[in-house]
Amino acid sequence: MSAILVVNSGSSSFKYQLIDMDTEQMLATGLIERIGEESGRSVHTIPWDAVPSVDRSDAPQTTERTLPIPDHAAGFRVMLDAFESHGPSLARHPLLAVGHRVVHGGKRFFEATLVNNLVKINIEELAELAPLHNPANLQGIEAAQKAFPDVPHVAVFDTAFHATLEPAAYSYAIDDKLAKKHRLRKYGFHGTSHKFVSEEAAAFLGRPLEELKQIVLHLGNGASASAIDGGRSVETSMGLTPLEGLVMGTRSGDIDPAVLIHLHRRTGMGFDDLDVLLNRKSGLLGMSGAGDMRDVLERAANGDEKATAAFDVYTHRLKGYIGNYMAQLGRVDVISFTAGVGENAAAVRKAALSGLGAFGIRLSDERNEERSRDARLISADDSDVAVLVIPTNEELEIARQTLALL
Ligand SMILES: Nc1ncnc2c1ncn2[C@@H]1O[C@H](COP(=O)(O)OP(=O)(O)O)[C@@H](O)[C@H]1O
Ligand SMILES: CC(=O)OP(=O)(O)O
Ligand SMILES: [Mg+2]
Repeated sequence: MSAILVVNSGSSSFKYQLIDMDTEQMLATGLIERIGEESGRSVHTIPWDAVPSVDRSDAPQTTERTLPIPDHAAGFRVMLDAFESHGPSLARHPLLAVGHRVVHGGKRFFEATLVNNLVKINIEELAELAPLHNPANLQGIEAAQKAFPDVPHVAVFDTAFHATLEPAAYSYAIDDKLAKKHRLRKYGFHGTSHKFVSEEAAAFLGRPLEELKQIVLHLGNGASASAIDGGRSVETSMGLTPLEGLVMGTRSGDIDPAVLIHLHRRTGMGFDDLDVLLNRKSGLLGMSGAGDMRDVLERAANGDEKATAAFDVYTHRLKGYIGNYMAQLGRVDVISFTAGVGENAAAVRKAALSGLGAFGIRLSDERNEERSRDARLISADDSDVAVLVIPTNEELEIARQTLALL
């Protein structure tokens, strides 16, 4: 058997999956979080269907540990310990490669790339444009290279899928020379997810990808929308950095840039303060005090007005992007919701699509409220547009692209 380990590093956490590439069966998945805090946490899960039935009685499905995890290298050791103590044994599943999610590939990387020193320098340079993400991605790569020095490491970029945007979609209406000199343009992110989900949606509908006009709404901690025509990304809501577009957990999304100038002049806030304000203290968190959509929904249900306002801004913005992308595509066949909020928050889906009957979009309340981990249709039978919930699997897509490169 030949397995690929996929690593998705965040600023204070990382997620991993071990995937058997003969069957695409996930053999283990885990999360190492609160890296650098007083106490960190690790969760290691082996799905039942990956355990031979004779071993099931003594194979604990999920194991959790609480311990200080000072940095990503320490986190890596915690992951290796989990494989050693709870399986599956990495000796029995020798690694073909390690696939890494890297958020910003700039204009250098439009496809999966074998990691070498030059690639690492480029990823580091691009950290300027993705300060929450690229440094963590690089730490993950270095820790993994130390642990697995003899296997190839492959970087799969969030920006790659959006390389098909036309100039009219990716250009900012600013001084052309400045834009060229500083490579200022829309790059777009979550591409691995937008690609995976759009392909799953076509498969779910049993229709060729080439003939579908799709809108994909990736609503996680970071959130982005994309318009996909025949499998090619033609518009997306994130920009030069993962700050533009939709309202997110802690990021503002779209805002009049003059707000920054005004705040600077009025309060003396500097650029670092403004960066922190927009990337870490805005969005749902800034508006309501809670950055997690579950908390926002709970507070709103208990009559908290700020939480209700945050929910309204979030879903109003989302609806605006849906309308925008319907116009850009000229028609839409399928709208897919994905990631933590998109897959789980029925209230968000309902609010974002409310009142769109005249455009052929009709949700079935009953289907929308159903709880399931599977891909499913949530539009009504008389809806012209198919509305789907499609669980994303960035790790599997990264593993596929890693394998394809080898
Ligand atoms: N049952 C749920 N209802 C509403 N929101 C949820 C639910 N489960 C998870 N979420 C939201 O999903 C978001 C995280 O999504 P996820 O895709 O895991 O993010 P990321 O991969 O960017 O860390 C959080 O804001 C969380 O509140
Ligand atoms: C690009 C981005 O915003 O990623 P995430 O949603 O993982 O923060
Ligand atoms: Mg995510």
